[in-house]
Amino acid sequence: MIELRSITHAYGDRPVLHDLSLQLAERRIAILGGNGSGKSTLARLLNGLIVPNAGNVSVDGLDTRTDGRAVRQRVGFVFQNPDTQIVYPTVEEDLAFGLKARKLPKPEIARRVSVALERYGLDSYRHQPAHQMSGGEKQLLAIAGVLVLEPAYVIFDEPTTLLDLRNRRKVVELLRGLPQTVIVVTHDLDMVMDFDRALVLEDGRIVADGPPALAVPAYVERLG
Ligand SMILES: Nc1ncnc2c1ncn2[C@@H]1O[C@H](COP(=O)(O)OP(=O)(O)OP(=O)(O)O)[C@@H](O)[C@H]1O
Repeated sequence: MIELRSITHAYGDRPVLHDLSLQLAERRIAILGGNGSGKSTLARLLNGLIVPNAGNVSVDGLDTRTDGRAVRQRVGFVFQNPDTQIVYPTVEEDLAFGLKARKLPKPEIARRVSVALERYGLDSYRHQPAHQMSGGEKQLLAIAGVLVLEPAYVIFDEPTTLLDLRNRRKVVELLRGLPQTVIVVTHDLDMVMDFDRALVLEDGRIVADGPPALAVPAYVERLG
């Protein structure tokens, strides 16, 4: 479980999150809210990319402030822009990169890369330079690059924003099939209607929290 205790966060003198306390245990959780409401900041706190000014975030009892490395191994993070995430020239090398960094045995790396290439429909791109892929293909590669590390939790920051309808559907189905706890920051309300829980942020405060059937209409109403 991911737990936030009395989190407050500011960038310089601009407060962004105000005294948030949450327990995140459901399998699929959406984080909704208007632009600038603090969604990405909240998401980044969950795997220790950002450490809060005050309060604590823990993942299965590991504190992001003191056990950042162990937390990041447990919590994968998929950035909105796949170019932030893709590091290696070819698709195959990119998928192997994180596994090599974890010093997994070579046969295990080869096995996981092959499974990922097939599972995420990237097999025909295996030897292709990643920078030549389309935005949607890169997004799938970036997602695959995180999932190949088999994190227990996966955070997605606006995973469908850059995608056309077909790739959006692919990502939606991929998310649906993941066994992990998945936390998704998004403006794509349709995608989250079958999630277990939706949190709505407004000016750094939670203003709705519950099943999407209740939280999403509350959000739409507040947006006016
Ligand atoms: N690194 C930073 N330095 C200074 N201010 C920042 C930084 N990151 C975010 N902010 C500010 O904090 C506020 C919340 O930003 P955040 O990215 O968390 O919002 P968001 O809800 O994800 O927005 P969006 O839907 O537009 O992506 C915004 O006013 C933003 O300008």
